[in-house]
Amino acid sequence: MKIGLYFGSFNPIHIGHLIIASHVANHGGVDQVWFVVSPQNPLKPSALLLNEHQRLHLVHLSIDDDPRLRVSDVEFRLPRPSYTIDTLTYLQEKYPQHQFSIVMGSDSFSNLQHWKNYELLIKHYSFIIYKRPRFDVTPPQDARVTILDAPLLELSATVIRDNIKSGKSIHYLVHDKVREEIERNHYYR
Ligand SMILES: Nc1ncnc2c1ncn2[C@@H]1O[C@H](COP(=O)(O)OP(=O)(O)OP(=O)(O)O)[C@@H](O)[C@H]1O
Ligand SMILES: O=C(O)c1ccc[n+]([C@@H]2O[C@H](COP(=O)([O-])O)[C@@H](O)[C@H]2O)c1
Repeated sequence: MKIGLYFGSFNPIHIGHLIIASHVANHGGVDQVWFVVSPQNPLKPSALLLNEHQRLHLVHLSIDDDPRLRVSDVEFRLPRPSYTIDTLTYLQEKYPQHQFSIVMGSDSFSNLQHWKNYELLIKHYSFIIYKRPRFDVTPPQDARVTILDAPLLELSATVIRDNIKSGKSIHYLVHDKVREEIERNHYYR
């Protein structure tokens, strides 16, 4: 199968993430999109992170039983912080029958030179890039890149966390089941 891997902290997962995953599953030439929950992004502070098992559960709640979408906890068992090249090497060994592509926004792609072994990532894997405002995609010559015009939503997990902290609603910004779970457990207060 062709799998698009969508890496992130998902702290928490919001509808911006879900719109992208659904669009990639529909138009990105893959059979499935897997959300890969990173316990610790190498380029982000860990202080505000909800426990990774709780973040994973929120992703499960979001994707319901959509057969196009899956969630992976593979990085929970790998060294931290989570370097994407290491995760991909592991996944390719574990699932030799699958072909993996990396799903990312043009903002992240334009920052790729700061990632571990980024030349290897470009050499060995294809990319599905969705355009984000202010970031043009100019892939290196040897890169295998599909560029998508996905519907865009100016939303981030930071906005969700800030809303919760200041007592504002997160209705419509996350899946209802995610909102209920966050409220029941008093996450991000
Ligand atoms: N609204 C959005 N539309 C499209 N892509 C998004 C959106 N929000 C986040 N992404 C992308 O999804 C991936 C995973 O997101 P991540 O878990 O870092 O969430 P985030 O909303 O950017 O979080 P935070 O606000 O905590 O930094 C990243 O590549 C990020 O750029
Ligand atoms: O491998 C790296 O060097 C690397 C550097 C930055 C980010 N990543 C991964 O990219 C994913 C999304 O990161 P971000 O910063 O776009 O939210 C997250 O899962 C990180 O672990 C990976």
